[in-house]
Amino acid sequence: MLHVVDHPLIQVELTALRDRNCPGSAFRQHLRRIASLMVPAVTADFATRPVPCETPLEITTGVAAERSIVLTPVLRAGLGFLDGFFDLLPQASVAHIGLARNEKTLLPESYYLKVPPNLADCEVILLDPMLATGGSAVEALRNLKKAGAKHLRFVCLVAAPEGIQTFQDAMPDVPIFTAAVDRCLNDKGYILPGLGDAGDRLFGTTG
Ligand SMILES: O=P(O)(O)OC[C@H]1O[C@H](OP(=O)(O)OP(=O)(O)O)[C@H](O)[C@@H]1O
Ligand SMILES: O=c1cc[nH]c(=O)[nH]1
Ligand SMILES: [Mg+2]
Repeated sequence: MLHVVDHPLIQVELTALRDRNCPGSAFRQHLRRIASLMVPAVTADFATRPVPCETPLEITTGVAAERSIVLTPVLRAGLGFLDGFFDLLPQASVAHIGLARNEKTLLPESYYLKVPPNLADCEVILLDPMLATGGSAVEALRNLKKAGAKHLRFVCLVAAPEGIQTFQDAMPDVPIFTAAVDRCLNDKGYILPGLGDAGDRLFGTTG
């Protein structure tokens, strides 16, 4: 249930984005392109159903997506993935989940949740570039399941082994798609080598 999406185009963009000198404008562009490049792998097993299709010459059979898609960014850093997913999935709806990690306890604190109706019938794609301790992703998935979601998957950019373990222990039914598995966490819960604080780099809030 762990898919490492390591296409060379993604790895080149990721290298540029990790660079401490990458400015916010370029960081956002790299993240958006990586998100788009991940979409085919993330959606490869989505169910389709046959539908009739009339070409200018005859009637044939095409396919339609079986379920609607709900993109679910975890605020704030998940927003950096949203436009890249929208570029290829323009018909998707969006759920928002507000979570911030308490810097002392490293536990996620929930501050917002807004989901579309009929979540149970949708493919719900949780988006957050960083899987560090795993606390935020697990909390987000708990909230989505409470709201009725049944078909879930999680997409991140960089995952720490510690976070993958915690995630898989708590949510064995939810597949993870990541562009990289990094080495470990430091004593402040940051991913090494990582890319620093994704939300701060995206939105220019570094102190
Ligand atoms: O796996 P975890 O240890 O829970 O850490 C990962 C979380 O930390 C970051 O968010 P942060 O709390 O910094 O909020 P922000 O995006 O608003 O900066 C990141 O975007 C994840 O949501
Ligand atoms: O390395 C990390 C860990 C958590 N959140 C981030 O943005 N970066
Ligand atoms: Mg942050």
